[in-house]
Amino acid sequence: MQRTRIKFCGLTRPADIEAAVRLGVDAIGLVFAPGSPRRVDLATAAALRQRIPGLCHCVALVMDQPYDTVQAIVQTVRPDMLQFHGSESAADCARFGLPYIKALGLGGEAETAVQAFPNALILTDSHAPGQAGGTGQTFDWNRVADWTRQRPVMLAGGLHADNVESAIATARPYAVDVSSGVESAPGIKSIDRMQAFVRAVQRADQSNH
Ligand SMILES: O=C(O)c1ccccc1NCC(=O)[C@H](O)[C@H](O)COP(=O)(O)O
Repeated sequence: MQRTRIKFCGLTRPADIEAAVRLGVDAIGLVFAPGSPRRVDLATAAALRQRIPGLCHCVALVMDQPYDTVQAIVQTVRPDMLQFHGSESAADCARFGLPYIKALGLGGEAETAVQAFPNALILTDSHAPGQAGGTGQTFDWNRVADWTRQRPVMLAGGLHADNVESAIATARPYAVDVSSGVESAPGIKSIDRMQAFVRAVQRADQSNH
């Protein structure tokens, strides 16, 4: 049975990471984007990273940040992969020598932009003018169903326990990513919501495959 991978993004507390790991998620995202309520500093991130065991990927999320800033994150935190959430080019993303996720907001140009990142795991997110990510807004999942037939895609944007089964049934993504949908407040994950989300994904996998 094909299993939909799960990434939880924007964790800021050791207890939330331990709960996510116990739930068996595949990846945990630490946010370094300026202005995010989920942003962690380098020292905090390095400590959080220690709580993520080897078979769960640690993802460092950055957004249009200078090379030296990202390099410092790579050197200090040692993430398994990077997630680029801004207007970075494929060359910008590739120069750290790590696997990477490229977020594309489902605005007007996403369909052409996806071709520019042949080596990325594409994350499809909502396009909310003036907001970068973690917005809790959904988009029409039918728009990415073609992409998911052609390459692995991580579906994100406004997912939560009550809509992720429908999202998986519609788009058949390789993975799903959630931040605000498993929170009680920005940056504060809810163990109950994380658990409900994982169970909903498991239900979707059982009924779709
Ligand atoms: O989480 C943030 O605050 C954030 C800030 C700037 C860029 C990206 C950010 N988050 C990205 C994500 O958490 C997810 O990849 C994605 O946007 C889904 O978020 P949500 O709709 O809250 O589930």
